[in-house]
Amino acid sequence: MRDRMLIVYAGKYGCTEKAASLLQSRLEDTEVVNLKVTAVPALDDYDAVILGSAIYYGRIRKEMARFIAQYEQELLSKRLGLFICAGMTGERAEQELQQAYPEALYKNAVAKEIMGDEIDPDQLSVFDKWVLRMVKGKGHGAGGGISLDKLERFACTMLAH
Ligand SMILES: Cc1cc2nc3c(=O)[nH]c(=O)nc-3n(C[C@H](O)[C@H](O)[C@H](O)COP(=O)(O)O)c2cc1C
Repeated sequence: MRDRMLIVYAGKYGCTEKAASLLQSRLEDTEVVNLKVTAVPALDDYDAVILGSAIYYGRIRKEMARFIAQYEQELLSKRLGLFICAGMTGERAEQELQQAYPEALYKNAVAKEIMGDEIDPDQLSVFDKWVLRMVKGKGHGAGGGISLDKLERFACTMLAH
């Protein structure tokens, strides 16, 4: 029997939600939980857990930070995948990924990925639009999109371990 997986995510404008749902479609028997709206089911029921968060001001969302603070020990006993959705790319994004989650979880994770970013500028508050422009530079408001290659690789790694 295939392992049961849980994807737990936290985002603000929909990119992380989309990445979580695309991942779910590539993994069998996988549930998805949005930390903003749903209570987390008992982790005992899952063999593998994937954590995904958007990065704002260099950090994961506070709902994710709270979740991790509560369940870090349990998470260490799972097959773990970590991803972020972030406007940064290259080395800066790698650094963000490394610093996003506690070191013990990062070291324990079998799959780690920066999935990219995708945001509808029309949805953003004036302030968030301004900050995003600082983060990404003018003209990159909508983001480069979720990388399906990275997403597929992440899903394969989760299934292979
Ligand atoms: C106000 C604001 C702050 C952001 N700060 C960062 C940041 O510090 N680093 C980064 O890589 N991306 C940053 N981003 C980009 C988001 O991480 C990216 O757009 C992501 O896809 C948003 O995911 P969500 O739609 O799930 O909220 C920021 C975006 C906004 C709107």
